[in-house]
Amino acid sequence: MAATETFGEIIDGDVFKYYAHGCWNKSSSGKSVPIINPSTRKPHFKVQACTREEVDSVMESAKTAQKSWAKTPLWKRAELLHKAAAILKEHKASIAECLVKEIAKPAKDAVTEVVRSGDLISYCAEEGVRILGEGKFLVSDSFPGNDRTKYCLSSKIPLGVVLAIPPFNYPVNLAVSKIAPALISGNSIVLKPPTQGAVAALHMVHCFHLAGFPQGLISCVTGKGSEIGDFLTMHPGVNCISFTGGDTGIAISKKAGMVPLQMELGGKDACIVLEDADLDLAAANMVKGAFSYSGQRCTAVKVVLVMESVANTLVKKINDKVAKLTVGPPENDCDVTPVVTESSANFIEGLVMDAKEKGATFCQEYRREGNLIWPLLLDNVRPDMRIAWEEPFGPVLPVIRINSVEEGIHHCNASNFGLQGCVFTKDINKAMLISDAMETGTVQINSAPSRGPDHFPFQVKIVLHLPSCHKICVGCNTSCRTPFYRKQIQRFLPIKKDRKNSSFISTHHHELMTLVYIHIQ
Ligand SMILES: NC(=O)C1=CN([C@@H]2O[C@H](COP(=O)(O)OP(=O)(O)OC[C@H]3O[C@@H](n4cnc5c(N)ncnc54)[C@H](OP(=O)(O)O)[C@@H]3O)[C@@H](O)[C@H]2O)C=CC1
Ligand SMILES: O=C(O)[C@H](O)COP(=O)(O)O
Repeated sequence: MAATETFGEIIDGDVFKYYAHGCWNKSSSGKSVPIINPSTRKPHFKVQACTREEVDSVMESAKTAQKSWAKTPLWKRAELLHKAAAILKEHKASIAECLVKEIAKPAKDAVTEVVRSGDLISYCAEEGVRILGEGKFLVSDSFPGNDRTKYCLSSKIPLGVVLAIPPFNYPVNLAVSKIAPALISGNSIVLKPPTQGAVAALHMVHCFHLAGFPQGLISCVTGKGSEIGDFLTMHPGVNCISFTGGDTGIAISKKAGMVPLQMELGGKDACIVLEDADLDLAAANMVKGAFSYSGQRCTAVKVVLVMESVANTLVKKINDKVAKLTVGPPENDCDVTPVVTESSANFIEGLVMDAKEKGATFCQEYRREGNLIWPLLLDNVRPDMRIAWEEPFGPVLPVIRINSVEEGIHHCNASNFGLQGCVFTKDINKAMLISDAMETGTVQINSAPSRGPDHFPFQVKIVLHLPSCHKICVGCNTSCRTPFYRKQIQRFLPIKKDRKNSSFISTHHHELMTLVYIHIQ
């Protein structure tokens, strides 16, 4: 059991409690939800199955607590966040242990997730005091037909109760990336953690509890998304939903009603490799990008589009590196570990078998034991194969051979998941033109897709990787392509293509605070 002395109060017998009204509680349902260890496929932890009445009560507390929190001085809010960050980092080992057991995250990566989360909390606190400390002053005569007869003062105000729903693959980091910006800007938080990853999230919430946040401001309700999810997302007490995950996000957007939505959904991150690319660099990035955490990252490389003339060489280089990957339990810090659930492994297998039937070239023999799938490179993948379009969220990398750059761009843009993409070439002019043509939230030049560092905007950017390892981030999400505007449009117009450019629905985490303005005249 992961509960050390510090975390003793968060567990009752063998069931972890849920967090509400500033303390740890048992659900009146008397029911629990098992969390299956992906490696052993046996129940490892249990969490409370919260009831609707408990959700109602949490929403009520969150509403009350938010009112006074919004009046708490910014510097005090920041101080508490810094404290929570320090406590979280102090307990990185216990929390990482949960991640290893619940989601089979390799041990080192699990520690990194916690540390990175602590840093992100502190960063949000620091940024928050600056961004929220500023307002705007407008005069009326800058608009045609007006004299200087009106003044407008605007500042940012909180939304109210933010419902945060992160996915299993970063249950701590993608929770704090919602919690910290929401709290610094004066909102309260109701967290519904993913079932796989819930115990790590509860430990993280305890760090906020220990930091001394006011009662009711932060709550964490547990239970299966399929059971309490709709009740939460359609709850009238919710003023904003910040969601990261898969298709569930689309369903939520149709049900949620008139609340701002912050959606980070799937990705079929395409990697275009040109003839002049540094193929060693490309291969190294493909392997890291596609197989780290067994491909269970929204930013994992999910399809390689390589020019035919260099395809054989690139495939060989990738294969040589795949052969060196370690496969096994997360405790041993293996590169490839069991995928999160049996159904996930079955889904991945379905994609692999479809590719086999349709004639893809298997560079390795397909091998699976339980939830553990060995890394697999599929060459000569064609557009009629499911793997060309669907997101395996597993250690399988399809390679499509292309005869022109346009063909690669066309495939990338025809995808429903335009989260990130990358291009490998030594020609910076071509790189910029291709980046511009790729309809993805982010394009990395000469590097695999990735989210971090966590203060970079997560969309509408080009990240240029210089040979000296410097990174340059070009662009930011203040343009009219930002989800802030798109989201407004999506709230009132029919969505034409549900999943097209799903990343554009996503937003830079810190923008949560800029959604509402008040105008005093
Ligand atoms: N764009 C981005 O930034 C990222 C996107 N992702 C995407 O997430 C997916 C993998 O994550 P995964 O956790 O499997 O995604 P899911 O969409 O299955 O689940 C995400 C969260 O939604 C909850 N949930 C399930 N049903 C409902 C419901 N009806 N109402 C409300 N919440 C519900 C889940 O809870 P429970 O676990 O209890 O079912 C979980 O907390 C991939 O598609 C990946 O690309 C992942 C990371 C980042
Ligand atoms: O959840 C994900 O998959 C992430 O947002 C990707 O983050 P990473 O690129 O840092 O792994």
